[in-house]
Amino acid sequence: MNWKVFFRVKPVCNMSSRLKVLLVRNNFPKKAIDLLSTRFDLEVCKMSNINGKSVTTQDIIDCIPGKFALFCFSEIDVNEAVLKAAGPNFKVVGTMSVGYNHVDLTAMKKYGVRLGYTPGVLTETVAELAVGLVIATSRRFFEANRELKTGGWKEWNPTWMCGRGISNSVVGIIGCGNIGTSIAEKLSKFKISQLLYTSRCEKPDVKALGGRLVSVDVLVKSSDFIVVAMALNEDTKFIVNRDRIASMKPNAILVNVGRGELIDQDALVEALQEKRIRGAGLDVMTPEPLPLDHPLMTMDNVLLLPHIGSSTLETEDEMAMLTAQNILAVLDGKPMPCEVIL
Ligand SMILES: O=C(O)C(=O)CO
Repeated sequence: MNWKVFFRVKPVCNMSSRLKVLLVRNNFPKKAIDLLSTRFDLEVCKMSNINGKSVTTQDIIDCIPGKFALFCFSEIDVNEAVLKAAGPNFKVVGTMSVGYNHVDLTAMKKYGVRLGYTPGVLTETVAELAVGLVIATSRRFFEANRELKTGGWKEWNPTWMCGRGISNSVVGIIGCGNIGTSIAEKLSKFKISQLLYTSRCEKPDVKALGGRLVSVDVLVKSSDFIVVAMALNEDTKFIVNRDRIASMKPNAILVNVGRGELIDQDALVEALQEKRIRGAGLDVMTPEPLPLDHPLMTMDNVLLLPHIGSSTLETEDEMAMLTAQNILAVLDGKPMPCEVIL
C-alpha cells in the first residue's frame, strides 16, 4: 500500500464545502492526486471484501452518493445503478484508460454525466507490448525460459525450441486506430512480406508503410501474425469468432492487446488444444483475472500477461494526470482535454 498517498486523501467525514471526488484505489500516481487535491476533497472507496481483487459495484454505490466525480479505471463497471446512486451533484467519470467499454454510455447520457478518458498517452506503451508479445510468442521465450530453469536444457539441439521468425511473414492488424497504427509502424520494420489491416476507412499512415486495407475475413485467412488492437463495443464483440479462428493458417499466431471479448475465447482454446493454429499471446482475456484452472493456463503455445499493456511508470503517471485534468476541466466548465462525446 502506498501510505503517502493514502494519508494525503481526506477522510470521508471532512465537513468542508469543497466538492468531492471518489477514488476507486488508494494508490493512484501521486502527482495526479496532488493536483486533484488542490481543488477537491478526495475519498477512497471502501472495499467490502478486503481480499477481493478490487472494489465492487456495490462498494461504489455505497460510497458515491453526493460526489462530484469518480476517478476509476477499466475494471470498474460504471452502470446505471452507480449513476443513480450518485445523485444530482455527480458530473463526471474520469477513467484512467483508453477503453471505455466498462461505462454504460446510454446511462451516462441519461444522467447528464460527462466521461473523460486517456487516449494518446498510452499508444506507444501498448504498441511496444504488442510487439513484445509477437516476438515472445513466436520465439517461445517463456517456454524456453521455463525449460532452462527446470533443467530441460541439456545441450544445444538444432530442432529444440524452434519458433518462427517475423521476417517474410504476413502481418495483419485488426483495428488501426492510434495503437494499431503504431504496431503496424513497428512491425513493418521487421522485413515482413505483407502488411494487412482492417479499419473503417483507409489509413494514409499505414498505406504509406505498404499496408493494405482488407476485410476481417481476408485478414484472418491470410496472416501469419494477427494482432487485435481495437476498442470493444457492440459491433466488435467476438470480431474474432469461431469461423474466423477456423479459417486461420495452421502457423498463425494470434495476439490480443484490446479486450478479451473481442475474441471467442472458447473457440480459441479449442483451436490451440487441437494445434489448429500455432499459438496465442494475450494481454487481455475473459474473465480478468483468469481463473488459475482455466485451460489457457496450462498450454505451452499460449503466453498470457495480466493486462499490463499500459504498465510503465511514465505512462501510468501520464494517464493519471490526464484523468485528473479531465475532472478539473468539468469543475472549471471547460472542455476536457480528452472527452468521450456522448
Ligand atoms: O487503457 C486501457 O483501456 C487499457 O486497457 C490499458 O491497458
